[in-house]
Amino acid sequence: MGRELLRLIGISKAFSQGQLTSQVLDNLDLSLHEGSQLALMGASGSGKSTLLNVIAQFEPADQGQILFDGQPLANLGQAELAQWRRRSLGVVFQQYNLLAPLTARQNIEFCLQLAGKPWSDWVDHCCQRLSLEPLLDKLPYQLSGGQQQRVAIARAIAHQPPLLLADEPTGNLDQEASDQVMALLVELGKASNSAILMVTHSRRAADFLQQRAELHQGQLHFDEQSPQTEQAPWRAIP
Ligand SMILES: Nc1ncnc2c1ncn2[C@@H]1O[C@H](COP(=O)(O)OP(=O)(O)OP(=O)(O)O)[C@@H](O)[C@H]1O
Repeated sequence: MGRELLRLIGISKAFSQGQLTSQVLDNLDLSLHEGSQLALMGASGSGKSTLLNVIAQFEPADQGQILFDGQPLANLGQAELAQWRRRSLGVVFQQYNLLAPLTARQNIEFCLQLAGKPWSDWVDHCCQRLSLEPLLDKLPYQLSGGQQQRVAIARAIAHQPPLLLADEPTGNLDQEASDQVMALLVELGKASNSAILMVTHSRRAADFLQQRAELHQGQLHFDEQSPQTEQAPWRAIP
């Protein structure tokens, strides 16, 4: 096992609306090592996106500590936090969040530049595996939802981030495209030793990854039956 990359200790997060308070994350612990892969499942509204937002520091936790590479993220100032996100994180948002005035290629290039990385053979490989080559010079509004989703995935993994946070990255894709995306994420893990934390409602997509956990009542429940990478269906894909 590689070194521990991400550690969450006692993370809690509640949202209040009027008199009602909903405890979405409740004293939650999590440890992710380099190269590890976790599919995060759970009912709609159980807090999966909130957990990704808290890890990426887009939302503050009410309580608890997050360590990245052993360092508390709470110690970072705004500029250091932005630098950490650019270099160490890849994020696939549920709503894609492509930059509207930029073509697909420019969206990918922009993230690469922020991370201080050049366009590489790996990026070409991602574009090929995601069937993006004919789409690279199109603007987001010229792309279908599934095509935008594939650009967003390429953008998130182009710089081979140590940690990928992906919120339903196959939610808008048919089964064949979804399998291709999952195979590519597994490849990312192997090529870059990236850790992957992926929210999904698809058991088929989850089965590509090493481990599954369900978020329920603010806590993670690990599935002991999680498949091992060696048995994952991506191996059957040519
Ligand atoms: N900014 C916010 N303000 C108030 N409530 C919020 C906020 N963000 C999330 N919530 C609430 O927190 C709960 C968890 O939301 P979250 O989006 O994390 O769930 P989820 O598991 O990702 O759901 P889904 O599978 O439907 O995407 C929901 O009840 C939601 O209404």
